[in-house]
Amino acid sequence: MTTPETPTSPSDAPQRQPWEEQSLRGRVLFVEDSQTSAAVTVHYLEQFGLQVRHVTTAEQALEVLGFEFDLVLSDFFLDGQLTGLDLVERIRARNDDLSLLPVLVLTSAEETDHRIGSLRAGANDFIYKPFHPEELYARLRNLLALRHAYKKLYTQKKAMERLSVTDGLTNLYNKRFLNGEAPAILDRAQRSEHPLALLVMDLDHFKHINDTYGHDHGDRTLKMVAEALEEEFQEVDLIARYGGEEFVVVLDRADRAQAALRGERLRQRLADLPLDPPVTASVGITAQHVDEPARDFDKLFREADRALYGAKESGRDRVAVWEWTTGQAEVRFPA
Ligand SMILES: Nc1nc2c(ncn2[C@@H]2O[C@H](COP(=O)(O)OP(=O)(O)OP(=O)(O)O)[C@@H](O)[C@H]2O)c(=O)[nH]1
Repeated sequence: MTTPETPTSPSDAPQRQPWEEQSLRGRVLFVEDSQTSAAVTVHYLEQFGLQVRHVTTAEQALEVLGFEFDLVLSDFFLDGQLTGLDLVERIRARNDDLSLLPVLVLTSAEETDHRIGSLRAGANDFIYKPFHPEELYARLRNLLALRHAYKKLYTQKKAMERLSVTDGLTNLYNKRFLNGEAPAILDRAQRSEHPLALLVMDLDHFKHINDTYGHDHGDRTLKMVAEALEEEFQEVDLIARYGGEEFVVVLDRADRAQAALRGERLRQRLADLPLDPPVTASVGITAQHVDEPARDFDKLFREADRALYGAKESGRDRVAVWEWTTGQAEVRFPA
C-alpha cells in the first residue's frame, strides 16, 4: 500500500540535479572579475564536484596556469589589460601541452563578435550569462571528457615511448636509446669542455652459464646484474643493455682514471653478487678528455670495445682502459 508521501509517478519524484547523479572530476582555473558573479559560479562549480582556483584577471591566470588544471573557464571582459580572447590566444600560442587545455568562455547573448573571435582564437565552447546551471554542467562535462581522454592518450603515449627505449628483461635503456642520446651528451661535454668516459661491460662465459643452468637462470642473472649496475651508477643518467650480456654506461664528467676506478668497483660488485655460480665480467673503458682531439660517439665506442677485448684476451674478469696516447688497451685491474 502506498502512503500519501510516497511518489506515485515519476513527475512526483523530487528532481535530482544531473551533478547529483554524476559529479565531475577536475581542476578548473576560473577567471572572473565580478565578485558577485564569481561567488555564484564558484558555488555551482563546487557543487558539480570540481576543484576551483579563482583569479580576477587574464594576467593572473597566465601566471598561475599549470599542468594541474584540466580546464579554463573565463569571462570575456576582465579587469586588467587582457580580455578573455587574449587569454585564449596566449594559451593556444604556448609551445607546451598546456596549449591544448580546453577553454570555455562566458559571454553575454549580444556579444556575437566576441563569441566568434574567441572561437576563432581557439576557445572550445562558450556559454551565455546568466547561465542555466544545467547548461554549464553539460558544457563542462563535455569538455572534461575531452580532457580526460587526452590525458589517457598522453599517459599511453608516454608508456609506449618508454617501452620503445627500454629493454624488456632488465628495464635498462636499450641500444637504440643509447645510440640516440649518447652523441648529444658527448657533444655537450665537448662544448662545455668537460671530460666524458664510456664503460662497456660484458659478462664472462655467459654461454656456459646458460648452457649449464638454463636460460631462465641466465635471465635472472642478467636482471641481478642490471640492478647492480643501477645501484653502482645511481647518479648516472645513461645505463644501457647494449645486447645479450653486454652493458654500456656513459659517465659524463668522468676522466679515464676515475672511470677505471668505477669500473673496478663494478667488477668487484658483480663478483660478490649472491649468485650460484658466481659471475665475473670484463670491462673496457675509454674517455674523451678536453685536451684530446674530439672523437665522435662511434669512435669512442670502438675504443671502449677494443679495451673490452683486451680485458677478455688477458684472461677475463679484468678492467682495461683504452689509452689515447699509445693507441692500446691496458689492463688496470686487478692490480
Ligand atoms: N638467458 C639469456 N641469455 C642470453 C640473452 N641474450 C643473449 N644471451 C646469451 O648470452 C650468450 C653469449 O655468449 P657469447 O657471446 O659466446 O659470450 P660468452 O659466453 O659470455 O663468452 P665471453 O664473452 O667470450 O666471455 C649466448 O649463449 C646467448 O644466447 C638473454 O636475454 N637471456
